[in-house]
Amino acid sequence: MAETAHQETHGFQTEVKQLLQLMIHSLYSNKEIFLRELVSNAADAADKLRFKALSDPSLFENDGDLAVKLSADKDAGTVTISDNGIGMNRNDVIEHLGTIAKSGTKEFFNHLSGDQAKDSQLIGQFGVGFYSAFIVADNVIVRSRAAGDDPSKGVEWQSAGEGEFTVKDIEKADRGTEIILHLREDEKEFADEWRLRSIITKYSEHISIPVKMWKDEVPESEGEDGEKTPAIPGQWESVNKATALWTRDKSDISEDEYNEFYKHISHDFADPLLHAHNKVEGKTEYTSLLYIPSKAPYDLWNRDQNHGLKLYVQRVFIMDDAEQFMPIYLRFVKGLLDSNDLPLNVSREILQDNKITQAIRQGCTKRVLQMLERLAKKDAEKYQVFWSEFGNVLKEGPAEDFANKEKIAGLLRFASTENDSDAQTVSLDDYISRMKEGQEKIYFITADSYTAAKSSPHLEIFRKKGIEVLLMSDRIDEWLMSHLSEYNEKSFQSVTRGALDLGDLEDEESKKEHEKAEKEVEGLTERVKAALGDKVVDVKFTHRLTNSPACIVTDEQGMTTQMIKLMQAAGQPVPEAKYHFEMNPEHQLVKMLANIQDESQFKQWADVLFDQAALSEQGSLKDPATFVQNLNSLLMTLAK
Ligand SMILES: Nc1ncnc2c1ncn2[C@@H]1O[C@H](COP(=O)(O)OP(=O)(O)OP(=O)(O)O)[C@@H](O)[C@H]1O
Repeated sequence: MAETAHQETHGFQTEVKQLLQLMIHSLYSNKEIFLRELVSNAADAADKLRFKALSDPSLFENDGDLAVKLSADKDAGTVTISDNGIGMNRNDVIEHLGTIAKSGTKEFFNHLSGDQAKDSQLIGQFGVGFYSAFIVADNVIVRSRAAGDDPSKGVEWQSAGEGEFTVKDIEKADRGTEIILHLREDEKEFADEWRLRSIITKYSEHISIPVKMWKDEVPESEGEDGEKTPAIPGQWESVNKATALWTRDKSDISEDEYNEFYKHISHDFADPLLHAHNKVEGKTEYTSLLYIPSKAPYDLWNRDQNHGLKLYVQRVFIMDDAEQFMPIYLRFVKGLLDSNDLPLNVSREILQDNKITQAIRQGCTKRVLQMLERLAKKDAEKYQVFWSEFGNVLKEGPAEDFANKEKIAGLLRFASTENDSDAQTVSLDDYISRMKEGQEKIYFITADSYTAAKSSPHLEIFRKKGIEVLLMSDRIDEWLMSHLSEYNEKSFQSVTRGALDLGDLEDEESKKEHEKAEKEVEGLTERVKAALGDKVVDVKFTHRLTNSPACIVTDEQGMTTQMIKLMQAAGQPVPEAKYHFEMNPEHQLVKMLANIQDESQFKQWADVLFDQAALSEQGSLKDPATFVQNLNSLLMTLAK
């Protein structure tokens, strides 16, 4: 019999099994989302059919009225969702409903903590899609037939969600997919028409095809005056407006609708942080609806992850993840684009180097930066939420997007010596507004950690003079600062690099004091240079220190210590760093050093001071044993 032909049992991919387990246990407070996910898939299937039918209209099989139908059978305890979209053949079903196609799935599961509350948050960002059916059902049957296939090529997929599924060939007259959920004993409430209607209204308002529910016949009735109202036959009735949300007027769209639409396209469970909906007219005409999520996805760090906008051309869905419309540093932006100018048969290759693409990309990039600028001005607290989730990605911007460098720089936030906290809250505008009279540069330091940055000896003179320094300790910061040379006509200056030139901030009186201190230990720099030999490029006095005896500084043109460390960690060849050794002539240890006559002891002291300075700059030493030996030997001499 054709009905049962070719039945096979397959195992779920390991990750699907994990997902099912986790989902059933962690989404109990959010069960109704299964409807959103299944209706969302049905709407996508309609979009895909429309797109394919552009080149082959026969796929409509004389039925171009695309819709989703929803029904329930209380007695049987079932809910059925059916669509007349693109449908699936046997191979599609095995491939799509037994595996998870997302990249990074394995890593995602490795990251789960086992703490259900936390994991359910994560799963929200991951998206559960079709598998959410098992939140409420203990038996799911999918009957599908691909558009354009013969009715005998139908397929039935069935699973109890416990590790395996079966597929068999069936006869299916109508194109599309029908999903029958056999509800779990304690989830039978969903088989109630009214319950379903109230949920589906919430989840389908933004869906661009009709979502229909069956309305029973209204029998003929007779008014008091004996006038008869004819019976209204039972019919499928649409529960949503079924117009593409982005084509509607902004003022007609509620916040809830925008949020639901976001969940539909992003598969995120949480509301977005903000959105911007714009119709652009003029040379290039398009509508964009852009969202910034409230949480970073689990794979944000992967620069190759799928990202980009959903692309529509004249309201026809063309493709997901059209990455050409968003720069990589804005890969967290979700949304869609509906162009009037691109051809319907546009492909990724055509998009690649296309003038219209470039114009839209520029427009969308500007829009996102503007959205963030406004948020930062209007709601600093909410902006901080954005910054802590996506700030490090935005920091890739200045290197990638030269034209918008200044705008992006204005959106950056840093920790600073102004606050006693590692929170990145200080903008460059804040910094500039606090600059001292005569201060020309924006000073910053990069280090391994906030604590290392904060306690660096290089900051001593800045603290003394009350000059603010930005404290940077994210891995990306070094990269960022190598692409950012100025902001608002003020240049950036690393406090660990090159000669310290405080310009007009240096006053006459302290200059005189410095000269006096240097005179007292005259000749010391030459002696130390002779003792340290090749270890240093040169030795000089500095007044950037107050509490420390000495520090090491890289060349103005050379790499910073932090950059050298990053390159070494990445396994890249790095030329040996050459340091300038700078001593504080006002420090007791330096004064003492100048008085040591014994040359071998002098060398030991010089080595210890140099190694100490290298230690606080680099966090480790090439030859720690010699340092410890030298130090102990000096301590013993002092103890005698
Ligand atoms: N109603 C449907 N009609 C046709 N194909 C479907 C239908 N539902 C699911 N599919 C197919 O199954 C695949 C897997 O669906 P699922 O909802 O699990 O993931 P997804 O939609 O690809 O991902 P996500 O839900 O995270 O976007 C879909 O990509 C689609 O190819």
